[in-house]
Amino acid sequence: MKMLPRAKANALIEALGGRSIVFVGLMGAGKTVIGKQVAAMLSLPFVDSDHEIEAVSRMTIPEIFEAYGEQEFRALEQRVILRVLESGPQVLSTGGGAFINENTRAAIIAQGISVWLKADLNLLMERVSRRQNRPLLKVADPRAVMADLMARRYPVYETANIIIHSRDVQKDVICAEVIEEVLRHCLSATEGQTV
Ligand SMILES: Nc1ncnc2c1ncn2[C@@H]1O[C@H](COP(=O)(O)OP(=O)(O)O)[C@@H](O)[C@H]1O
Ligand SMILES: O=C(O)C1=C[C@@H](OP(=O)(O)O)[C@@H](O)[C@H](O)C1
Ligand SMILES: [Mg+2]
Repeated sequence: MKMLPRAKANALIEALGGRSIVFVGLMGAGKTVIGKQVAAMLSLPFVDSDHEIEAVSRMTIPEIFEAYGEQEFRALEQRVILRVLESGPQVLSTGGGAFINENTRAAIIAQGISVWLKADLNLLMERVSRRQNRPLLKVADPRAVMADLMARRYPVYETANIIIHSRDVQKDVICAEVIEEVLRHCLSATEGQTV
């Protein structure tokens, strides 16, 4: 992991105020691994909403889908994310459907800087094929499901504050781009404000 100069990390944390850096995007885009590394580079706390949901429910994500269904999962996800967002600054990686839920999205917009990790279909499919922990893809044709989710979710992900092209390069490269863009966004967002 490439270290970030302390002064730069501090400048970004100050510019965040109490807000969180929130990763959104489809399954396999890299939200969990990139979020974790960005948090480490900034010495900020890291929360992954799926991990948090698993901890509070003492069940895995597939078990929750199996036992209660997607709707209940979304309600739980919303509760967890709203609570987590109260304690920024931090890095929060969400599950792919979180930003699609209107209430969850409103909270992210109000209390976070949203970063869409955008990747192409081939890369997403290659990455999700490594683990069998995504219930929405436990179907005969997961590629078709992913393509359908792309069509339906992209118009929503597009409303994120920042878009980063997640591609087949080292994580360090993606993390450095995220940090640059978040800093740029925060500084430009404060420009023109009356003090
Ligand atoms: N830039 C990258 N280079 C190499 N592997 C990556 C990169 N980004 C993500 N991955 C891998 O892709 C898989 C999915 O990443 P993950 O963070 O779980 O995605 P998400 O949380 O968006 O579903 C993991 O195996 C992860 O290690
Ligand atoms: O896209 C989705 O609806 C989901 C994405 C998953 O998280 P990742 O995006 O981290 O894989 C997880 O929250 C759940 O399986 C549902
Ligand atoms: Mg994840």
